[in-house]
Amino acid sequence: MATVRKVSSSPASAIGPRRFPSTGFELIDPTTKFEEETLPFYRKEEYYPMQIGQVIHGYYQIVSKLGFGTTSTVWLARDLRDQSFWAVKVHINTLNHNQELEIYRYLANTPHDREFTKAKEYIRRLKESFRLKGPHGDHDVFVMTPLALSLSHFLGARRGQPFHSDFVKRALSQILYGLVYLHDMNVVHTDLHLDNLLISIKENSIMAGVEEAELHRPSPRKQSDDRTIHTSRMMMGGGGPLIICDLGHARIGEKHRGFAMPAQYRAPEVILDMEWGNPIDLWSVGLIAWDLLEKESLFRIYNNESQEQNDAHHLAAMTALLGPPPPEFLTRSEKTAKFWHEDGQWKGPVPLPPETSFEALASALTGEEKETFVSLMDCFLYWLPEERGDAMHMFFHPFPTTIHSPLDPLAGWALPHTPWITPSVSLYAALAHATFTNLRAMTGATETTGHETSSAAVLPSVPDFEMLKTEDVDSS
Ligand SMILES: Nc1ncnc2c1ncn2[C@@H]1O[C@H](COP(=O)(O)OP(=O)(O)OP(=O)(O)O)[C@@H](O)[C@H]1O
Repeated sequence: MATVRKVSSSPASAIGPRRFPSTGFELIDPTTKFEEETLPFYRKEEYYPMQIGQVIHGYYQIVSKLGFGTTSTVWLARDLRDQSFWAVKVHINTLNHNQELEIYRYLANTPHDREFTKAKEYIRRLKESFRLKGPHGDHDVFVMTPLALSLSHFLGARRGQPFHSDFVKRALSQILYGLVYLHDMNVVHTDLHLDNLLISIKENSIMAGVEEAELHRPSPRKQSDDRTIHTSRMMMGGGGPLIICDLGHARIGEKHRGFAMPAQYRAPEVILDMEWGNPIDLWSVGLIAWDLLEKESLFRIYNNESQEQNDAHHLAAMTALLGPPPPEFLTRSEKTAKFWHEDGQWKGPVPLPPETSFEALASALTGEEKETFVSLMDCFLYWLPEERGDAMHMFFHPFPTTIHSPLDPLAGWALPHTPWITPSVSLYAALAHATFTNLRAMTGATETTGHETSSAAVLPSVPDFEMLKTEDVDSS
């Protein structure tokens, strides 16, 4: 059940729809492309012509705009029945099949033997959904918990200045924790990137503040005969945990084929048309961790005229960084013959960049912390998908576990073996955070380290974004 957000100062039944100003806002030049209009495939008849102040579904009054995407606009709404605030995602009217709704229904209706109460909190929740009649067709509407800015906006507000490693470790823990749930439920997200990772809001007053701002300082908008395009307002402050959003491209099942993933974070098995599964999400998470910590991305978006040239540059950059793919990988798709000889040597069609390594490229950290980060990247970015660390393994990797205790919040889950003990991961770094009893339950190990009780007692139990409050955010 999603949290109900109340405005504490208002008697629950006393507030009807509020009257929002019809003047006093800046009017955007009607010839300028604005908000969703700037999207490459924008067709205005597909988007619902929402107005701030409008009441939909009988009780959700729209109080501000929060964002837009290729399939929706997202609004802050007040539930007039109990004065709680919700994010309302209004989809375009041409979605023949709403994949995100299918995933939510699947997650809600699929019984599972593990208790995921805590892990579910790291996935954007759906409170209810309904259809909204528009002038050009019906729109699916989702009612969801309102969230603050995305990691991409946060990074932008910092003018691209990367985050402190503690922040990255927390982010990583939270993303991986959410993925443990999705992957255990057999759902591959496929679209993990900084725009789809939103920071949750801990203080309800922020939403009331956004509504007040819209009442007293209405946001700029563009008006035409049949619609108003409103400006999105970002909700900032009171940062809670990170939430994985947008299940619109998620897939159910273990094995899939076909094109998927955002270009920059695309895994090699997808580029090469191989069968793929949930390890593609781990590839993306590795690159996300890198992008949060380092100034220069490992792979860029290659904007050549042909997709084949883009793929060639992308695969060449991977080869220069990871070394040649193993023979087993090369046999999985006929496409590999375009890029590598049978022994894994690069053959084109673009030149191979100079050989490099995570060690050489990672510049944000030093000493042991850098070594652990490099080992983390080694586990995430591996040619063979089945040899990449899975979400659970990576949650227990020593890089994020210097921030959270590996046994909390996953405490009580018996691991079948000791997956986090790989050649690149120090056994003692992992053992140092475990209580002996839980360690034995998890791994069957009987070795003691001497660190057990003290480390378990001092480590923070729930990783969160408390530190956001003290980060130097410049939104100007
Ligand atoms: N729960 C929420 N609270 C606050 N803002 C939100 C919320 N959900 C989405 N947004 C904002 O709306 C934007 C669009 O949301 P979302 O990514 O779900 O839409 P979409 O149409 O599926 O996007 P795309 O398909 O282009 O990735 C987000 O980038 C974010 O800025």
